[in-house]
Amino acid sequence: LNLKKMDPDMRRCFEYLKMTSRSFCAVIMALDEDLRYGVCIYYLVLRALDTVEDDMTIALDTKCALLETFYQKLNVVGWNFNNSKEKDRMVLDNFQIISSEFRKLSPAFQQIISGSCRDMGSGMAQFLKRKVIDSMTEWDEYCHYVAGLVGIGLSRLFVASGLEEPIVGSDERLANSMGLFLQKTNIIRDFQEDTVQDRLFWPREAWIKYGASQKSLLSPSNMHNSVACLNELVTNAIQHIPDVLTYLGRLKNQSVFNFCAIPQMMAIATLERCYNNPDVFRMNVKIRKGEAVLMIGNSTSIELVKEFMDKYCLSIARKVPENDRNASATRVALQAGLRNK
Ligand SMILES: CC(C)(C)CN1C(=O)[C@@H](CC(=O)N[C@@H](CC(=O)O)C(=O)O)O[C@H](c2cccc3ccccc23)c2cc(Cl)ccc21
Repeated sequence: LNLKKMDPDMRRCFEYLKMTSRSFCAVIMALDEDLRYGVCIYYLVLRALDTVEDDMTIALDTKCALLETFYQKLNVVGWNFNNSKEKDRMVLDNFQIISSEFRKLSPAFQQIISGSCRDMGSGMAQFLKRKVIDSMTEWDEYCHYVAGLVGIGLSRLFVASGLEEPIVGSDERLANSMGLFLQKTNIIRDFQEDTVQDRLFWPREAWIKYGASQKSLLSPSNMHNSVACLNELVTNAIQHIPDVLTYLGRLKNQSVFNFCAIPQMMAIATLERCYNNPDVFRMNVKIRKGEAVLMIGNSTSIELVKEFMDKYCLSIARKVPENDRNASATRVALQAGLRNK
């Protein structure tokens, strides 16, 4: 891809992409022509929305209003948001560059991206007012807003670009599962850093069986219960694996397949590291860069992806403690992931 040919504002958008997510930028740059620009802008717009949601220095009512109307800013020439303190604030400081490139996309792409932001912004505002995530159903609902909708939006972009068949965009349950698998993995992995910042993303219906509060899961004296709660949430997340494999199996375009498969591979490798691992309550459990590079190279076909999925599911199965109250549910969920050959 030569950045030379690109107009200066689009080139700046790829610079922002590189700054916000180095490794993933390369995967987006590898997408076929039209999709590359559409996904780059979509990613940056979502990063801007996420940066607003994460910014604890913005007053609640201001933040909710901004989230609910954010999609309209895509059509406000010159609009920026300079009050962010977040690390990714550059996408908000320079939002007018991103929105000017957004307005050059095809009407179909604009409609998909704008509609996705509208639904996501209102869902985020809804959950900001609720403060905690109560039931497992609410956990699915929250993850639908912040990640499931991304799967649905991306699937529509893949179809609108002509690179994937209509079923990829119409089967919203599978597209949603792609997002839920990634987001549930992030929430499980980020427990320690979120909890110390008073961000409560673990569903109350889960931790209430193992402790008085989400924070109480951090105490070393409660570690056996905390790990049991962790195992329960990992068991919940791996139930999305059959849908993920079905979705990936439908993709025809190689660049789209790689773009979709790589984050899913990172997620199953992360879940495998997190399962039954007390370190989740002490630090952010990251997969080793070497392992990630190996996976990126091997996420190019559904056969290879299934082999990787099987390897990680078997590794989790070997770690299931006999006395874990969810042991049988975990084994059943892993079997479903394996049987999807
Ligand atoms: C919350 C999230 C999972 C949706 C974030 N999300 C992803 O995690 C990125 C990966 C990413 O950003 N990796 C970063 C990790 C990080 O920054 O922590 C990296 O540096 O490797 O992938 C997803 C993503 C890619 C491909 C298909 C998807 C289907 C459904 C939902 C999301 C899908 C993503 C695609 C778009 Cl367009 C926008 C955001 C995302």
